[in-house]
Amino acid sequence: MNTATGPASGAATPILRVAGLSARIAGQQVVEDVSFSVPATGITALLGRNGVGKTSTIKAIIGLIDRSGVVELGGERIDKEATYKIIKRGVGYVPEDREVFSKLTVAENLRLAERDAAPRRQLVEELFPDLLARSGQMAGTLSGGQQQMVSLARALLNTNKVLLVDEPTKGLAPRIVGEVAETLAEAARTVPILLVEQNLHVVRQLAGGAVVLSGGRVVHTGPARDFLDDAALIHRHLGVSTDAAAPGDPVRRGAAQ
Ligand SMILES: Nc1ncnc2c1ncn2[C@@H]1O[C@H](COP(=O)(O)OP(=O)(O)OP(=O)(O)O)[C@@H](O)[C@H]1O
Repeated sequence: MNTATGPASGAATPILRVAGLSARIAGQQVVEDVSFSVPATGITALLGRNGVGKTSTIKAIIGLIDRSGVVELGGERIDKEATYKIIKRGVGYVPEDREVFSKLTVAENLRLAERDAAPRRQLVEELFPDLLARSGQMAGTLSGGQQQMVSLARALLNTNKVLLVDEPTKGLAPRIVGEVAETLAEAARTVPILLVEQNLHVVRQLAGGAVVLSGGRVVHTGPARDFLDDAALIHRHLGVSTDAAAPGDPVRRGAAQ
């Protein structure tokens, strides 16, 4: 299954455009003159080795860290706006550490996330039947994969223009990686996604386009398949062998890295 069109494959207006984005954390330049676009459909992968600035790029887009440069949502500048306004405009954020309220139930976690007058509860119930069955369970007692589903469900309850999803399969067992990947594929039918993902099998399964970072800068953009099929590029920018990107079922191969 391949759910997306890549940055290089369509002329349609991107839903998200980043141009000359830079950001510093504690005096260190973590994002440097980053430019790329996210198409209005499908999944675009944001790739790179550990510490190259993927999370910082996402945080800079939504104003969680100080940034300069241009960020456009559907053609409108949002780079001067506060995070809560950017979220209200329709940028959904699924953070790396999931950030569920551990002392609240699943149902309470979901209710707190409802922003729209008509939250998409039916969609969430269809996508996450397991959460429905666990609605009274404390979120802190869920497995990592279940907490990831809560985090994704919270973002999908609202009608967003784009979702920024940061390493959703990190630390999950292979079978659960496959479930999360399937859920992301379903979610991408309703909203375009910028996905930070280290598991290249998941990237191959899901992403149409790829943006690759190194040292806070963009070093490659293009169709995800082209990148994943290029052993030299993968080795140079991710420091892994092509095995990590070979076609495979993430249900079985998800924890290969
Ligand atoms: N709160 C912080 N204080 C100081 N430095 C930070 C902080 N957060 C991130 N950094 C630094 O910023 C750089 C980019 O980090 P970032 O988390 O954006 O990378 P990443 O590509 O998402 O990494 P990973 O794949 O490991 O999650 C790293 O050098 C990191 O050490």
